[in-house]
Amino acid sequence: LKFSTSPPSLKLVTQTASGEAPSWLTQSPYDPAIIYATDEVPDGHLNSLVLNRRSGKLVKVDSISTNGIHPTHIGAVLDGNTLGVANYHGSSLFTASLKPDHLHFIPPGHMTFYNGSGPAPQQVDGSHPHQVLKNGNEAVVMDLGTDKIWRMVQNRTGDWVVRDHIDQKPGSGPRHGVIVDSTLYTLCELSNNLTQHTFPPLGLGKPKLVASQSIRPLDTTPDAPLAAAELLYADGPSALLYASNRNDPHPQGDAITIFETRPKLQAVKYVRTGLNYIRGMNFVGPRKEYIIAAGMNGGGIKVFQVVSPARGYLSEVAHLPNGTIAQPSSFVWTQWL
Ligand SMILES: O=C1O[C@H](COP(=O)(O)O)[C@@H](O)[C@H](O)[C@H]1O
Repeated sequence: LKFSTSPPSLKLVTQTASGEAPSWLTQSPYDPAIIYATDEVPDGHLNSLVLNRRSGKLVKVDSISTNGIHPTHIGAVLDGNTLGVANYHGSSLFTASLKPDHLHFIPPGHMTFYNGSGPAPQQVDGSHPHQVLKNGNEAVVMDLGTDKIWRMVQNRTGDWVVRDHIDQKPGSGPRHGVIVDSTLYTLCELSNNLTQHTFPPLGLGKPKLVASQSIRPLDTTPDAPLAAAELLYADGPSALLYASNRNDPHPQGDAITIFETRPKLQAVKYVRTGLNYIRGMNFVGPRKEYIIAAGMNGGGIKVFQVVSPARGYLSEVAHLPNGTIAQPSSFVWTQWL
């Protein structure tokens, strides 16, 4: 897609095949034109692609099995040239290092398996890692199935081992998080809560729960089966968190709940998007001036400009109609030359 700012517009440029059912995209920290994609299917794979900035064409380069079922997320860990993949139905973390070109995987990679389960129907069959975050040399894994956040380090033989963990409320389903200095914010899919923990370096004390807030819009029917999805953080004079939701029966579609983080975590706005079943949501622009989000089940793809609280925090500026792209599920942005 090409997003232009003046006047704001969103256009389909080209489509490229990337394995099967690609559901999460991550950019190389070395080169934003290098993109990694999961195949969220029973025979999970991790793919690398490279963007030609002049033509806008994407070319698939390499692929490696994640040895797991339905990989949902990729996080660049360690020096950024190792990728951690959450095998949601494989109860495992898969890690693979890349060759110096950041495009070719070094097979076969490493596996770590998690035990346990949770009380919710989606959790009783076991661990469901959903996201892998980098925290220095540590990999932080959100496990929606066991209600745990695993803190992992690599040992001398290259295997990833659990050093510590955080317990979330049983049945809450921690899904995605962001780490800001020594604070961890976690979005729990099943309870629709956003939690805040202190997050000291490993070995320097246990994380402590500071706050837990619902992201559920006040005008959503109380029994609606909402499922929290994505969490974004933008620093600035008022540091904000954007938490997206899915399955909202409200006539104006799913909402993005906006939180101020200072002086304390507090929901300040529910922005109705007109999108149905938001999974993918990300910042656009070098200073996070825009947010792109899509409804997998309707509403198309929209770009919202970040505006002042007085103007409602987010203002829709561009729209790609529903059906232009089938089931849009993840976004990354890079500058067009
Ligand atoms: O079956 C399920 O899978 C998803 C993972 O789906 P995704 O949209 O995040 O790719 C999970 O989050 C959901 O709770 C579960 O029922």
